[in-house]
Amino acid sequence: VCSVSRRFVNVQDFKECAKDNLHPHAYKYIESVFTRGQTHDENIDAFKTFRLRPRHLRDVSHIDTSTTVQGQAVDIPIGISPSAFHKWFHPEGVIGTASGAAAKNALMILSEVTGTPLEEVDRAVPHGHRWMQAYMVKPRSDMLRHIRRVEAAGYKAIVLTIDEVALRRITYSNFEYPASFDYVNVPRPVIGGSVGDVENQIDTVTWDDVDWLKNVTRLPIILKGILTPEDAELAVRHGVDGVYVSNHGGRTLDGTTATINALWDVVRAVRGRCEIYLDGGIRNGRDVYTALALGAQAVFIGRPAIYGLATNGSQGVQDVLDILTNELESTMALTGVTRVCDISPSYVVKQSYYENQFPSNRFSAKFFG
Ligand SMILES: Cc1cc2nc3c(=O)[nH]c(=O)nc-3n(C[C@H](O)[C@H](O)[C@H](O)COP(=O)(O)O)c2cc1C
Ligand SMILES: CCCCCCC(=O)C(=O)O
Repeated sequence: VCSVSRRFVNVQDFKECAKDNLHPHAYKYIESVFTRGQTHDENIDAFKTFRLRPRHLRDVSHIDTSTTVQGQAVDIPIGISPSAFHKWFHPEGVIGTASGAAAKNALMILSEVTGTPLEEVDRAVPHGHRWMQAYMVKPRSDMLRHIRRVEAAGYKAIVLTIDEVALRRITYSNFEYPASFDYVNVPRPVIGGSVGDVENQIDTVTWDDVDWLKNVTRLPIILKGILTPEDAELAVRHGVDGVYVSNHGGRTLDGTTATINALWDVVRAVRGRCEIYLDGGIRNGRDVYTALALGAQAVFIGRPAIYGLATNGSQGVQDVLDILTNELESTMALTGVTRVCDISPSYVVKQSYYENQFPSNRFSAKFFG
């Protein structure tokens, strides 16, 4: 079992500790990907194809990582993606994750597939910024009752997951879900149920449902799982408040592009008409910086937050956020940017840009060879 007294310097350290601490089934579930896992790997690797363009000789003695998300002030542009079964990873469960996020004044999205009632999370961590993730459930009367519950508990936005249509991806990797779990935050709660009890509730979701949601609640609606400029344009036309670029960490459809590669097209389609967020493959502060430079208002972390939780509960989540924040601050200072809103596309470029600048091999052989 991993010792929390050892020194943790990056997200990978937390991943290794989480692996040591967790039951193999739980770790396998966290790491699971759809089919070959190409999208999962590319989410991480694509960040490495960008290069920074530092600007020097500026006063960077004070770095400010604060920003706003849907009008809420947060200290860092890094939030926690919704993820399921936190009680399986640490006894503190989602309350640990929520208090780790709140300690950093960061945003957390609570997954519907969690074992602590959403009201209890709010009572235990009243000062946290929280949005609620939701799947579309039919009949709509059940969905409406659920939305009212989320509103009453003070959640500040609904994040509709759109990339798990009728859970068509259930055949991904051979892991096992917990045999019995209290699914207390789904529209039709099930105590001591199996995952099938939840899968049965999740319906296919259409633009018509998005219109319906926009009509029945004043909470901002954010669509999680957008990957194309076409859907981003439609999202804006349907009045959504946020477009969340995500491929579910490569756990749903394998073969889509990395989220960081999809971001720029989405940003150009949205043209500032709503906020854009991104998750998938963020493993250090430079990745955060790259996504912000390309137009994300904030980024979210899925597995890294779970590694923190599994390592040391709430403190582990806070530590992961601290490491990412320190790395972001250093990247900002060393590229000459002091505020999050000033991180612009001019600070990043694809590595291929530099390769294209060089003379051809024949030319270089002649002159430098
Ligand atoms: C263990 C696990 C459980 C997840 N559960 C949910 C969920 O309940 N709802 C959801 O919308 N996304 C879920 N996701 C996807 C994350 O919200 C997020 O999109 C993804 O993890 C981001 O990629 P990253 O892990 O590389 O940061 C889950 C991801 C993981 C790893
Ligand atoms: C319907 C229960 C399945 C939980 C799925 C959680 C999830 O999205 C994941 O990626 O895992």
